[in-house]
Amino acid sequence: IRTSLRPRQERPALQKLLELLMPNLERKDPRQFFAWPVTDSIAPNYSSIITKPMDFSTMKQKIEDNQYKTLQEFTDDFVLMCNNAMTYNQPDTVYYKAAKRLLHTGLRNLTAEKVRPYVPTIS
Ligand SMILES: COc1ccc(Br)cc1-c1nc(N)nc2[nH]cnc12
Repeated sequence: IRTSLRPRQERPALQKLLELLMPNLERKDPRQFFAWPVTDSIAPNYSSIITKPMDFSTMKQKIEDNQYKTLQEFTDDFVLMCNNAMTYNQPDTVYYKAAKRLLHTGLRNLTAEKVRPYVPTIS
């Protein structure tokens, strides 16, 4: 039918968008350093140094629980996760380097034109 008559394409809810974005971000962490919470046995004193831990499994749970109301909140957790690794680990470690790379490549995805519409414009 004429496109002008077709009802406006239903925008997927933010939740569906985030579920679509997650695999793209997780693929950037092939060694799965960010798949699960960091434990003190893996990283000594981690829980006393990092006050707000974050990882992909927690982010996925928050998506399922519909806890993200904006793309910015989701992006903030992603940035927090990467910054935690760059806070606890020294710059010459694989973890620091993986986090730095994940942060930059991941942010490019999150700010790409195709997801911008979900960032409410300042009214
Ligand atoms: C879940 O974390 C890990 C899992 C397996 C292995 Br090997 C290392 C980590 C890990 N280790 C350190 N020091 N800092 C991190 N920041 C994010 N991951 C890590």
